[in-house]
Amino acid sequence: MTSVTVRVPAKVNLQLAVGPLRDDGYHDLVNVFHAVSLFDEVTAAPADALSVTVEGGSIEGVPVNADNLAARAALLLAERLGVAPNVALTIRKTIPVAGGMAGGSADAAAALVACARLWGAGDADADLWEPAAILGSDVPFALLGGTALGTGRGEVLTPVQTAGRFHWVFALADGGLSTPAVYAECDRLREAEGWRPAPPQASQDLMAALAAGDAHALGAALGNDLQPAALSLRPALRDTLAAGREHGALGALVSGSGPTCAFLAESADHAGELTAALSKAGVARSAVQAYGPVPGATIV
Ligand SMILES: C[C@](O)(CO)[C@H](O)COP(=O)(O)OP(=O)(O)OC[C@H]1O[C@@H](n2ccc(N)nc2=O)[C@H](O)[C@@H]1O
Ligand SMILES: Nc1ncnc2c1ncn2[C@@H]1O[C@H](COP(=O)(O)OP(=O)(O)OP(=O)(O)O)[C@@H](O)[C@H]1O
Repeated sequence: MTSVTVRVPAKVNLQLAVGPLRDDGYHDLVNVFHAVSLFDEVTAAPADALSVTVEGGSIEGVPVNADNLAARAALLLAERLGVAPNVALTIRKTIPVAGGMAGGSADAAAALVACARLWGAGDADADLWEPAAILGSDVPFALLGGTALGTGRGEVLTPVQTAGRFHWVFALADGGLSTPAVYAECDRLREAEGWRPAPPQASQDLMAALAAGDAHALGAALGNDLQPAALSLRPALRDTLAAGREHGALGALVSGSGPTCAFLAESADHAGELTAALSKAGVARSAVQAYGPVPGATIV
């Protein structure tokens, strides 16, 4: 068997409604995932032992041992298939690291798909959902792609119908934010205000905007309950969000746990202008243009 390469997208959360802290340390969510055209690639090649190589521009902090989520995915799948985890994984990263765009989760999903093919698990797609959810709350969505409603801790997925293509700009920050730290800050802020969240509900305005392909309505309906926590931990992101709004973004929000900020544009041309304006404003490490929805982890 020769090597297998899988392309996998980043996500932005169009709605992230966070319920109370559960006894198991997770939060019940209403999490509307949207896959966008920033991709990592994972290649799985036959080898004598497990190895991980990471390539790309900003890969600081990405482990090159068994702690890498792609390696954990390979180890888990090998155990379930009863094969030796002998695979050389090469990860080409474009998705920002610790950026709130589920880069590590994407690599885990890609490694599951690549290793399943490499190890001759056949059309084992259905069997990948369970290991995906074990690896992380965002991993099943990286397999699925498109736009989907996530409930539970985000791992129970229902595809969402959308029309057309939405144009995005992402402002990448220097340094990442830890997802558990952002959830903990969210709980702390709520407790300080004496606020107990109700069970989260999907926004009907958001669903209608997606079904109609209406970017203006979508911009108005975007929401992220983790945003106050991300802004509390990284106050400079307020300036980033304000700069996007000043340049006509239809919606501006922190992506997931941050610190990447996401801006919805009217068109591809508008996204290009917004990318240039944000780069010039000096409110981000860099700004990149993308569109969504795009498919989940796919063999190339
Ligand atoms: C912020 C999001 O990216 C939005 O899609 C996800 O909720 C995070 O998903 P993830 O990175 O795959 O998270 P996991 O690896 O499952 O969990 C990491 C940590 O995040 C917190 N966590 C995660 C998901 C969830 N529904 N509630 C949580 O409180 C917990 O502290 C958990 O220990
Ligand atoms: N393949 C991987 N790519 C990136 N980070 C990884 C990977 N494997 C493990 N990690 C570790 O996970 C941490 C979080 O990385 P990741 O890029 O997935 O964050 P994130 O995009 O904010 O996650 P999410 O949006 O799912 O909460 C990194 O700082 C790194 O230590």
